[in-house]
Amino acid sequence: MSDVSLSDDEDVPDLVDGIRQIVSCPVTLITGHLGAGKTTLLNYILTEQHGKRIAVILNEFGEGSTMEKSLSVGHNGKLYEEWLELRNGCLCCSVKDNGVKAIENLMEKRGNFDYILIETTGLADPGPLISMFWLDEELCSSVFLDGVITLFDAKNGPNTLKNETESHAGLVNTSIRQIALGDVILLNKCDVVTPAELETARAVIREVNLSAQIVETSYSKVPLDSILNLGAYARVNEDRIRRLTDEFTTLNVTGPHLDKSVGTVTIQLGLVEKSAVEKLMEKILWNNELKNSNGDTAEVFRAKGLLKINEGYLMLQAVYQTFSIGPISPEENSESVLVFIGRNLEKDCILRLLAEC
Ligand SMILES: Nc1nc2c(ncn2[C@@H]2O[C@H](COP(=O)(O)OP(=O)(O)OP(=O)(O)O)[C@@H](O)[C@H]2O)c(=O)[nH]1
Repeated sequence: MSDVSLSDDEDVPDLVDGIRQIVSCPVTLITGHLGAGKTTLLNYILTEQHGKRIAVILNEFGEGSTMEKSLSVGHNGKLYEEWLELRNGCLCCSVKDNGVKAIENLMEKRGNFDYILIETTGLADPGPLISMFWLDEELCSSVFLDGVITLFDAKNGPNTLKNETESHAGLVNTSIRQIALGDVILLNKCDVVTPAELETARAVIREVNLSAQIVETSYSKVPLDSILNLGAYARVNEDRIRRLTDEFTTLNVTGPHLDKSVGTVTIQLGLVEKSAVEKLMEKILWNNELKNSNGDTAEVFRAKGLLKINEGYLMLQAVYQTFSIGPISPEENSESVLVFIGRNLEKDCILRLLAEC
């Protein structure tokens, strides 16, 4: 079931000459394992962003009716109800276009939102929802994916991950995917951990994802500008590019190695050819041609990169099987950087495959 709450109930706030003006609205996905603090974060954002129009969608698994009833929190003590029309069960199981369309319909009816926050269940892989909201800019949708925030409980997270890893031997568990796909990871419940526990939790995250920003929080209290308006999937984002090129300094992290097969590989290159990187991504994402030195097939959950080409710069973004390479114009004179997060990844094997392309 997908619940939608609206944080405000103004009537037709954006009618101009009787025509609803739809402005593209950022979608933030909030994910993380059970009990990590996702709902606490939602409530915190609603309180802090008093006066903004925020749609909150709780994406829970469930047998589908054709129309999903919504209800719940709102703020200022008011309760708002809305309907999100989906053709089947829950948002992440809808066909891509239906899920986005349902939200666009809601905006047509209720006006624009400042933010749309989607909380996934602790048991969900956020991948399908990312694919749903990461749309071609050319489609001119009224929503766009702004970023993925992953909550991780500093106290219980490492054990949750360990138990999941042991009980899903051979499979990459959901908690690891949630960490891998996070643009910002809130290391939450810092109020109840020792410095050693905090260090362990940090290392567990870094084992999987070297590229996300980690913010330590208690009761999910975080400066909102570090989680909203991230532009993590935007083509032009100087801050992201700078962070990508800074990532080399954080390499060689050692930690408890819960799942040795999952990790981040960062590659720095000089000039590259767009067609070669395109071919590389097709071989990796679509044809399963990337293997590690044992011959095991690699799986990329997330990739990003800055590509220096003769004519300027391009940005690479990928989530599971979808990737895009589009032009950008960084201020600085950077080299090419590629970051891959996934399973069975080895730098030399990626470089060899790239050379073939
Ligand atoms: N001590 C402490 N407790 C916290 C913190 N953040 C959240 N909690 C508590 O942890 C419990 C779970 O928090 P929720 O926000 O419901 O977690 P969730 O991720 O939404 O949980 P699920 O919906 O079950 O996946 C609640 O009792 C919160 O009050 C924190 O930073 N410190």
